[in-house]
Amino acid sequence: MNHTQGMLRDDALRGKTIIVTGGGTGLGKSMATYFLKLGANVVICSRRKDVLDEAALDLEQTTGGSVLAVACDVRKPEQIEQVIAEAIARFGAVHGLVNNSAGNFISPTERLSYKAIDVIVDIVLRGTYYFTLALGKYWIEKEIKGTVLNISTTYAWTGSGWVVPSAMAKAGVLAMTKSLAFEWATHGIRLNAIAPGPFPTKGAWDRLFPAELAEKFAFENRIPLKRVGDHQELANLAAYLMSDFSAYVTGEVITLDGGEVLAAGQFNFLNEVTGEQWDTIEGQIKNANRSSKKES
Ligand SMILES: CCCCCCC/C=C/C(=O)SCCNC(=O)CCNC(=O)[C@H](O)C(C)(C)COP(=O)(O)OP(=O)(O)OC[C@H]1O[C@@H](n2cnc3c(N)ncnc32)[C@H](O)[C@@H]1OP(=O)(O)O
Ligand SMILES: NC(=O)C1=CN([C@@H]2O[C@H](COP(=O)(O)OP(=O)(O)OC[C@H]3O[C@@H](n4cnc5c(N)ncnc54)[C@H](OP(=O)(O)O)[C@@H]3O)[C@@H](O)[C@H]2O)C=CC1
Repeated sequence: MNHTQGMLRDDALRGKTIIVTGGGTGLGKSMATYFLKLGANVVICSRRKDVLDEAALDLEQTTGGSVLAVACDVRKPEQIEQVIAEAIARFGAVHGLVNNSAGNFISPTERLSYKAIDVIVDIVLRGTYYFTLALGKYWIEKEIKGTVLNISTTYAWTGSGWVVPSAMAKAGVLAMTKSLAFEWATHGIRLNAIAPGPFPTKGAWDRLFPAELAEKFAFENRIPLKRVGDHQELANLAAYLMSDFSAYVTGEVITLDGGEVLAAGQFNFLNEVTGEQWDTIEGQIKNANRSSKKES
């Protein structure tokens, strides 16, 4: 057994229909793959229908599951309602939503136009609350105990320069996750979030980690566990949170980042100290202890 293997038992998601926004690429496609392997019906949606159709074919061929691909810009409520209507028409009901669609790019904030900020915030925050609201209304009316999983980031709470629109939007998504988890618990609706560290995808790497930077900053040096994430690791956690095995978990944000977010620890610079230096330091501290005992 290792971290690149599926974790849940066969059929863990059988009978569920799950919508994955941005499910035609990157992490969305990896989550969709594992949900299908576990027996779920999956609906993938995003703006580019050609990308979705190709992904749907590939997903069905590799998993044998049922996939519906619907073009949808998550900034448009009427398109979201169309996805939900088509999903219900095809599979009878919808039980889960993964808000995974995002837009992002690195830039000094003072270089951004108003539109550049709007485009990121609208995809990430507006898209997430539009989709969640549309499904929440349907679930409450039909008395379905639906589950929402939001894909966030660790800088939603640490903050981060050079991705300010994304940080603002992802922070709003976390506030919604916790707030609605309480409010809709009465309907049996659960909301959780995952904050991933670096998981290589073309979408993220092209816009956040272009070649110029990749040569200078290796993740292996920054991440305590010395590697990037494997997509199956994220899919495992996502499948658990979408399954009934996590029925008592709501309003939670789970970090999956090899310890990257812990880098702010005040004494973490001691990582550089060698064993020999520790011998000297230990001696110095013990001397200081002895001196203070004599003085007292
Ligand atoms: C590598 C480590 C990972 C660590 C964790 C990171 C956590 C988060 C990760 C992610 O979110 S990864 C997801 C990445 N995937 C995507 O972004 C996919 C979808 N994105 C897109 O389709 C596009 O990037 C976009 C967001 C829609 C922007 O594309 P485009 O420029 O074509 O859109 P427009 O609507 O035409 O323009 C909007 C506006 O933005 C300005 N702009 C675009 N790029 C830049 C830039 N690099 N610097 C400054 N401004 C930029 C563009 O000029 C437009 O503004 P105006 O000029 O019209 O005012
Ligand atoms: N990869 C990483 O290291 C990390 C990723 N994340 C998060 O993981 C998620 C997936 O990212 P990743 O797989 O890396 O990147 P991708 O670029 O592969 O995924 C983004 C998806 O969002 C879709 N999308 C963008 N705009 C819209 C829109 N207006 N309406 C509907 N769909 C849209 C894109 O499809 P289309 O262009 O067809 O619309 C694409 O499928 C994101 O939420 C991201 O913030 C968080 C931390 C780290």
